[in-house]
Amino acid sequence: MIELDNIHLTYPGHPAPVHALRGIDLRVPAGEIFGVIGRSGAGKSSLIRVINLLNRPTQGKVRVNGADLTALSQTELRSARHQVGMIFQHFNLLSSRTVFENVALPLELVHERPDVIQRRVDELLDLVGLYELRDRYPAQISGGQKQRVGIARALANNPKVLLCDEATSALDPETTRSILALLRQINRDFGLTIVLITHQMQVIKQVADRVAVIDAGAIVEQGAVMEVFTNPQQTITRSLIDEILPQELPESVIARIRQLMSSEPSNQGQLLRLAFSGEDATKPLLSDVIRRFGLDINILHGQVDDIQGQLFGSLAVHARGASDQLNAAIAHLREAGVVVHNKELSHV
Ligand SMILES: Nc1ncnc2c1ncn2[C@@H]1O[C@H](COP(=O)(O)OP(=O)(O)OP(=O)(O)O)[C@@H](O)[C@H]1O
Repeated sequence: MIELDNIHLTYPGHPAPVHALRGIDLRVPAGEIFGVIGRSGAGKSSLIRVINLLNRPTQGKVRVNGADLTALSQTELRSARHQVGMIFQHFNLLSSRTVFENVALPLELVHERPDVIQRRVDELLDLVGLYELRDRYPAQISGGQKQRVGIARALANNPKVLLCDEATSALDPETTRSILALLRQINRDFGLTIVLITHQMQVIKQVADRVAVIDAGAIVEQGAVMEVFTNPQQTITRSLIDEILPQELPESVIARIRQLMSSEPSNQGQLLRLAFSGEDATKPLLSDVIRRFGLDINILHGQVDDIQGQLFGSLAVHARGASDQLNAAIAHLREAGVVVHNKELSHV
């Protein structure tokens, strides 16, 4: 559905040009919710605006639904853009127009008949739960309601793709949840492909099917959300996940490990960090390895969370036993789909 090939984007700037995107390759299949996450200045906004050519890349190709947008004339591009709706962090509503008139605007711009506009806007306002507020002005509604107007307006021309530029960053957590639930509903009901950019892992965790991590203008890691959460490869990804699911051991646990080391220096064993997902999170894997491999396992720290209805858990355990048995247990856990990172206790 969306294909970006070797996208580079350079802004003219003083004293030097800014190379904001550096060779981005992305594939977003139809019907997917694809999240791009990164820190401030990483290039997220630059990237999302390339997808509808609000930013024209300095180099590279942008294909949406098979059409190479970079090769279209201005008129062709205007019509291709109807397939791509967009919502914004600060909603971008016209303050002098009512809720109804804001949603009607894209239909007026393509000269739809007034009766068609009336019907379509009523339908959209119903979809986003704002029918009752159709005569209010933006100043008379809440942030979450404004974003609902933004969503209705973005859907007016029946796009195939919806781009969300930090769409929930100005909203509180509760309102964020309800907007993300609405996006998920639209994605399911209409098969709409959604690309969203965010700096919050919470948003990715709640709604995205797949995620790409952008850092200094390049995609450094991507994959299914559960896969990236259970086995992040890059430091930046770990630190972003850490904000909602701490990956670092708390100080109290490290103190406990030091205490174990000083009390039993001869049999230190290993510190195992285990990440489970889906069904694995509920299987009695630990009691199984204790039995099979005769290990002594002491749980130091753990947490279980939910990623879009799938369980996700992480555990830090202190494992002691014969070293061949310990290695066999680690291999067994890995075979069962658990991501295992192990360290000698003395190296913690
Ligand atoms: N119009 C512009 N002219 C010059 N430089 C720009 C322009 N827009 C963005 N940049 C620079 O490009 C880089 C990427 O910016 P971009 O806004 O895409 O990042 P971002 O990840 O969306 O950041 P944020 O989360 O803070 O909005 C930054 O170094 C930024 O300063």
